[in-house]
Amino acid sequence: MNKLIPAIKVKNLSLYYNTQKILEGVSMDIYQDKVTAIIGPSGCGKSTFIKSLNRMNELEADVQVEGKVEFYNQNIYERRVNLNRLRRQVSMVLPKPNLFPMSVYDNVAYGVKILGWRPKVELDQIVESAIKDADLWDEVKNKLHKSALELSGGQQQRLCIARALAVKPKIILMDEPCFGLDPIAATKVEGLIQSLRLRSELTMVIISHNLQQVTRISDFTAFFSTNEHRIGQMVEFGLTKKIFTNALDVRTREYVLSRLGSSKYENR
Ligand SMILES: Nc1ncnc2c1ncn2[C@@H]1O[C@H](COP(=O)(O)OP(=O)(O)OP(=O)(O)O)[C@@H](O)[C@H]1O
Repeated sequence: MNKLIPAIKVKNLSLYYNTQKILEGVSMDIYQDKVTAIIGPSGCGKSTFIKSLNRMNELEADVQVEGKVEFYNQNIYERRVNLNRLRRQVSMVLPKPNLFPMSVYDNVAYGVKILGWRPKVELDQIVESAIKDADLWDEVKNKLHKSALELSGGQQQRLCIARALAVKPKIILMDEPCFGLDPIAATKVEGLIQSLRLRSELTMVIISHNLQQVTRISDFTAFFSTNEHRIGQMVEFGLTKKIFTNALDVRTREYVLSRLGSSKYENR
């Protein structure tokens, strides 16, 4: 593997929602141009953690943090941080597609237009290239001016990824991007993540409960769980291959075994 460059360094992060402690003492690096998977049982704080990487959770609740999250060496919790800029550079794709009630084209162009005026030809190019990068062009090229909400669930999810790609983020956070999709649509979303990964130009952090999928699409894996006080912690972080074949912590091994089965574990 080439030299690893941390895009984000999480240092001893603890997070509270309305004074209730949700995460404690999380430290890990998220490497540039790699895919990092976040796995763990329901309620252990995976979504809370990834939302803390672009401060999205502040839109939902009163949040307090201790520790640091450094995005290319800048602590994103410093006062002078421009949150719009941060969320453009570290963008988020949610479990359910959250498209705007507007056309396919306008959904993708929306964030680009906010950044400033561009000639129509240039905007057209950006939109086309983002939709192509999201492996969706052939399916929507004749529907660009129809409502995005008429697309299938899987197409809508890939359009959300196109919309995120259009503003050229450095990192995309994906919270269960295949949630609720039928197997064919889920395979297409997974294929898209895989093709973005192979181009090695984008850092991705992906939450998934599908551990087989995690073994296929991620370079690194972090296993989260709750401690005896029901507070979320990161138990172990490492190369995906290592986490799935030779994890150091018994809790990681038990979780992987329970989700994948022993034969799978031993054969990997
Ligand atoms: N906006 C919020 N306000 C208050 N508490 C919240 C909020 N969002 C989540 N929590 C709490 O934080 C804890 C962690 O939730 P979170 O959604 O991060 O877990 P998760 O590991 O992503 O779960 P799942 O796998 O089920 O999606 C839970 O106890 C949850 O109730």
